Amino acid sequence: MKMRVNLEKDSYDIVIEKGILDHALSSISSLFEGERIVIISDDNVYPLYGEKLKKQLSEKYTVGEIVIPHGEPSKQFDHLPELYSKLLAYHMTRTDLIIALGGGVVGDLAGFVAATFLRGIKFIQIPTSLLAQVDSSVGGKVAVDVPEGKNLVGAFKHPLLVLIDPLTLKTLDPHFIKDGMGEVIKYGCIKDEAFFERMANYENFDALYEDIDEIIYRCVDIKRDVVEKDLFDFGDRLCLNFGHTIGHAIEQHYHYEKYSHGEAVAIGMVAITRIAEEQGLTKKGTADRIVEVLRHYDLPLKADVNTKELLEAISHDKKNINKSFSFVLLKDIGDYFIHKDENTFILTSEVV
Ligand SMILES: NC(=O)c1ccc[n+]([C@@H]2O[C@H](COP(=O)([O-])OP(=O)(O)OC[C@H]3O[C@@H](n4cnc5c(N)ncnc54)[C@H](O)[C@@H]3O)[C@@H](O)[C@H]2O)c1
Ligand SMILES: O=C(O)C(=O)C[C@@H](O)[C@H](O)[C@H](O)COP(=O)(O)O
Ligand SMILES: [Zn+2]
Repeated sequence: MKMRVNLEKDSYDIVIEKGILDHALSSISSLFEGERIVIISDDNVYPLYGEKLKKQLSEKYTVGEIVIPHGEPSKQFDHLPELYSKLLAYHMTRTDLIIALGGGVVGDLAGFVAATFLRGIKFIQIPTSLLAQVDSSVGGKVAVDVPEGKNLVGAFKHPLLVLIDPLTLKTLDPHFIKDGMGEVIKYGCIKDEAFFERMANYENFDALYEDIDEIIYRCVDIKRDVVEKDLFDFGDRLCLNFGHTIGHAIEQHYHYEKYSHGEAVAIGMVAITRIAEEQGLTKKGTADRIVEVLRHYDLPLKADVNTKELLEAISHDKKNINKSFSFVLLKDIGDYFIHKDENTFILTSEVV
């Protein structure tokens, strides 16, 4: 399956195909005529897929690698100088290419490096986690974390190409399959009720995996459509942040140790929908419907923290502009709207 993201001079293809990683060279060489490639990956993914990829690409290019420790702490701003130094040690120039091979952490970090190194060099995404395949590899948001919060320093940097090989999900820890389902369910919540309902009906991962190409395609197609209309995130794109206002704050509150991103988003979607329901902004019963689907994937539904404790982190949310906080709420499943709130009035002292 193939889809084009139409962004004028920044347009690119997304290819979803089991086994595509084994023919990455032909896809990449048709787009990239430079000399050097550096693969940025993590210490879980590189041993599984990196060497094979490097061998293929070495037929045509000079290839190096930078392998970072896995996990969110590697996305800290502080780690950037080391990455730039390594690229300089490889003598990377402005016509060379970075490939992000890994989950969303690798994609966001490598993308930010590609956006800033030498004022920007070419970049390809090869996402290997479910979350990265359905969400983070598409749309061009790249970022790093700072002590005040998640993704607070970033850029829009579009890849030349996104190569999605669902076969890589076979080695992904089941925890991260469930985690990725947090974002998959988000797409249903904001844009597609039938898709949302379908997600509640898979018996196990094998059944889900049977349909995985189609599930990835549907998520990415929703994201493509939204991003094409509102690339810079001031309008329709905000919907992709459903569950993230509270989700990001929870991740940070627990120092990125207790909840992974999809889990925190799951908690955030339930919390904000319960609050909105109590205030008559969302159709009654919506939060329970979300809970039912999330429970199906053993995703957490609550964190033992009060919304007031999250306010500092929430105050840095990028959706807040012109003295107004913005929350993505649902009228109903599949139907979102943006609620502007000057005083975070919506955040009663509810336990999230
Ligand atoms: N840019 C965006 O639009 C966007 C969207 C959603 C999430 N994100 C970001 O993505 C990050 C989360 O991404 P993630 O959930 O992929 O986390 P991650 O990158 O930490 O990957 C999860 C774990 O799975 C391992 N892994 C990845 N692929 C594997 C494979 N095929 N086999 C074995 N192990 C594998 C990784 O090493 C890691 O331990 C967060 O930082 C989040 O903010 C960004
Ligand atoms: O692409 C988007 O837009 C999203 O909001 C997708 C989110 O799933 C993702 O977690 C994103 O990184 C959050 O963006 P941020 O602007 O809140 O940092
Ligand atoms: Zn997200």
